[in-house]
Amino acid sequence: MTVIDIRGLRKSYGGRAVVHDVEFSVEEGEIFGILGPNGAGKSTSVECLTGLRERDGGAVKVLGLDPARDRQAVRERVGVQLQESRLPDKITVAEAMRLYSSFYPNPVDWRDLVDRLGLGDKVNSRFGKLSGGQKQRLSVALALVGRPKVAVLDELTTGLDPQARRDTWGLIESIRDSGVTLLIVTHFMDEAERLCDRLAVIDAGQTVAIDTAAGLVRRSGLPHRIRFRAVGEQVEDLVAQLPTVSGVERRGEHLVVVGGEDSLTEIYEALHLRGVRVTDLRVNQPGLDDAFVELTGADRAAA
Ligand SMILES: Nc1ncnc2c1ncn2[C@@H]1O[C@H](COP(=O)(O)OP(=O)(O)OP(=O)(O)O)[C@@H](O)[C@H]1O
Repeated sequence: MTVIDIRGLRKSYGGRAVVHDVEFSVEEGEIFGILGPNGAGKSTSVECLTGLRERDGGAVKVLGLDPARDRQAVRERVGVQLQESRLPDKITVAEAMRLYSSFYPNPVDWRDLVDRLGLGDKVNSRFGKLSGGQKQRLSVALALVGRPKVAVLDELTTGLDPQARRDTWGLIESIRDSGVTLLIVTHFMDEAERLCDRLAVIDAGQTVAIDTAAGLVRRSGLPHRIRFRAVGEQVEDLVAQLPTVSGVERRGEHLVVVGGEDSLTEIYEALHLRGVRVTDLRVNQPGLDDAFVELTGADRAAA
């Protein structure tokens, strides 16, 4: 079942179009990621789909509802953790949880939730005294207290230390396992790769690609570099003739090959058939960060 469906989303601020063709759809039970450079329009898109901002155009459906028309119903069903927490410093964890619980018709037991999020011993602490990681976890708790079917988490792990980030990833997976569909905005490629079933890449106000992390890397068409030692006659020519190999260079006893994702298998099989041993093998394959730069032209913009 499709729980979020966005087509041709448009939004301008003061006559400047910052979102002009965002589209993606999210299926029930997915962890769906949104990637994009700063200012690409990710938060604006997310705010339009949660009913926090009014769109100028396009079609948006969340759980079959239109957030512009059915604002209250969307708010009751969609948990939102926004980039910056807007809680006053003096409010305690318990007070914040009680306040947010009162916004929803059927909230979960907030004490259980706070325990699950590792904040059980912080219920009487003031927001201003919590660490960055604790504030993040509280904002996730606030997004989940209304028993949402969909949770939207914007830059969930920004500012967290590596261990806290990993703990948060585990938490997100357990939230998904409890039946919540998750939409995550992130700048972290490792987070996107590890957590997200699929990703939309948004650049300059439009969706430029939707795929799995591996699919985005594949479609970027970036070369794989394979370096190895292979001693034997005509090894170089043999490797150069393989279908997916686009370049071969000899460096002493080593060959450096540029090719596609199947080149390694082709090289290995071809040389093995001729009894040539491949040793000292190193493979440098493109990652999601390379694909991201290629898809968004972030390298061209910086040049
Ligand atoms: N309320 C606003 N009024 C005017 N311009 C805005 C407003 N909110 C955002 N913008 C502008 O719209 C553009 C898109 O902003 P948005 O926050 O949606 O991008 P983003 O992809 O989430 O960026 P980041 O990764 O930096 O959070 C930016 O140029 C931003 O300056």
